[in-house]
Amino acid sequence: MGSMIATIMVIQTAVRNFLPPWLERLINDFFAKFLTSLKPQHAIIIEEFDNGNCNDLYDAIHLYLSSKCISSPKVLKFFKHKNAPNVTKKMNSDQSFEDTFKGAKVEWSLKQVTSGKGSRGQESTQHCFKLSFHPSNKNMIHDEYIPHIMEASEEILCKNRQRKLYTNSLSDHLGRSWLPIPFSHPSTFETLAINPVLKSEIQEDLKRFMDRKEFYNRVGRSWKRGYLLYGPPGTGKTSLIAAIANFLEFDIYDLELTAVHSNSQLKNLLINTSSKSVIVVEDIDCSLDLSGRTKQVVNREVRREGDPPKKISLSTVSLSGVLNFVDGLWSCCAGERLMIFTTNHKEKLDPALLRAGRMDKHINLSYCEIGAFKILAKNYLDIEEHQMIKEAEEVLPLVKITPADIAEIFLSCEDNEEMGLVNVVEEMKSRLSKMEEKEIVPELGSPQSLPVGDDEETLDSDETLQESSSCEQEEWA
Ligand SMILES: Nc1ncnc2c1ncn2[C@@H]1O[C@H](COP(=O)(O)OP(=O)(O)OP(=O)(O)O)[C@@H](O)[C@H]1O
Repeated sequence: MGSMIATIMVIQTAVRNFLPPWLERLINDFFAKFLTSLKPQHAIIIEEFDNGNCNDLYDAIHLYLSSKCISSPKVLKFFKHKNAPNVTKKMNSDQSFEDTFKGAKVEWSLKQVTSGKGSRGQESTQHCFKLSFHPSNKNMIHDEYIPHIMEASEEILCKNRQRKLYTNSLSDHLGRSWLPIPFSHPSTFETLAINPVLKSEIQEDLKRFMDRKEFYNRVGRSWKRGYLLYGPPGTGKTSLIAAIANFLEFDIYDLELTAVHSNSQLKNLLINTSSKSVIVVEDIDCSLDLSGRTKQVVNREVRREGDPPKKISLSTVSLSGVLNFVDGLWSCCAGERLMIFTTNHKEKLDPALLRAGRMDKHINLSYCEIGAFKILAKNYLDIEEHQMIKEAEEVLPLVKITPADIAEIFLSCEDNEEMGLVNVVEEMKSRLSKMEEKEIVPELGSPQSLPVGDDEETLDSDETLQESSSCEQEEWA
């Protein structure tokens, strides 16, 4: 026995010292294969492509193993896609990795295989995973382990996902329906200066929407929700959209209706959106003439407040096309989706577009009131209590000033916070005295009541909330 062990050790040392590493690996592989051939094993092969089509399961396994096998194989591949947040790590070919699932041991190996000749006669190669396991675990592997890998890979994808903003206005030249751009807008519900009651109502509504997949199925509705954001320019409609997308961690599809040529192109765009997305149509009243269901629009001149007029392109998109886009049969072709339309003039929109089921929630973003003012002062100046805030509280209900106007003044006084407050109050007082000169003084005491005479909405925040909830009742009725 002693001499046998001594001989083995001498041979082992000789092998280590004199054999080149590649020959040593070959011998090790041979013995490993010999030993595995003694064990009864079942195997599943997962190829990278099937008839030229990508295999989703192969990609899922790649992701799953990347997250697990980092410490095991000797050689790993590292790479980073353009704009991807993290480095991706992958197993190199001709290596194996052991995993354990519910007490059962399985072995994964990655191989490169030749899969026949390509169209030009050259040999095409592809990778494949081989999963080996004991025959007694066959059912568990098929019914539980593989679904477990799919689920785990989806979770990893969600974690590593770089959210995207898709636009259709630049995509035409590239022959694609949507052009994706990495999306990272800093607006959140914390930075958003709107009435705090309205803010938490919107957050609650979004949470409820996300949690109600079963409910939507049960009542036979597609899992989507429509918001109409309306109010004067600079009151935070775009900021709210970004905050919602950040809150839900959804992608945004920014639909430029003037770049859509026909109802069928509109349908095509809708089909090419994915689930977990917010579809946005900004300034819907400026995009198209939506006054008649089948009316088509040809080279209409459009003008948005503050912007120079622009000619829109030849388009045959009609109101009925847009209505179908919002809640036609095609609108339920993907999972959860939020559609948000914005306008400065709600009264110009066709009632058909506004009804519950299409625009489930109407959100009025009006001029700045004290709750929103305090949020701006806190965010921009880091001031929560100040005599000037009390003064602002008195003047605010009497003037029309947008959060954008206030933010701009605060921004210009970055180094002198108090000066920011003083300047804003001065600006408000000067607006007030101009209004008094014109003898247009609104009623005192109502925080968001506005001077009469303009065609803007005069809903105060309570009315906004009431309106939202009556919309809800209509919806559930
Ligand atoms: N409610 C708000 N809270 C925080 N910031 C705001 C708010 N409203 C406006 N702002 C600031 O003003 C700028 C313009 O706001 P935003 O684009 O969201 O307004 P809007 O209502 O969408 O305007 P428009 O109708 O002209 O598109 C933003 O960059 C943001 O910094």
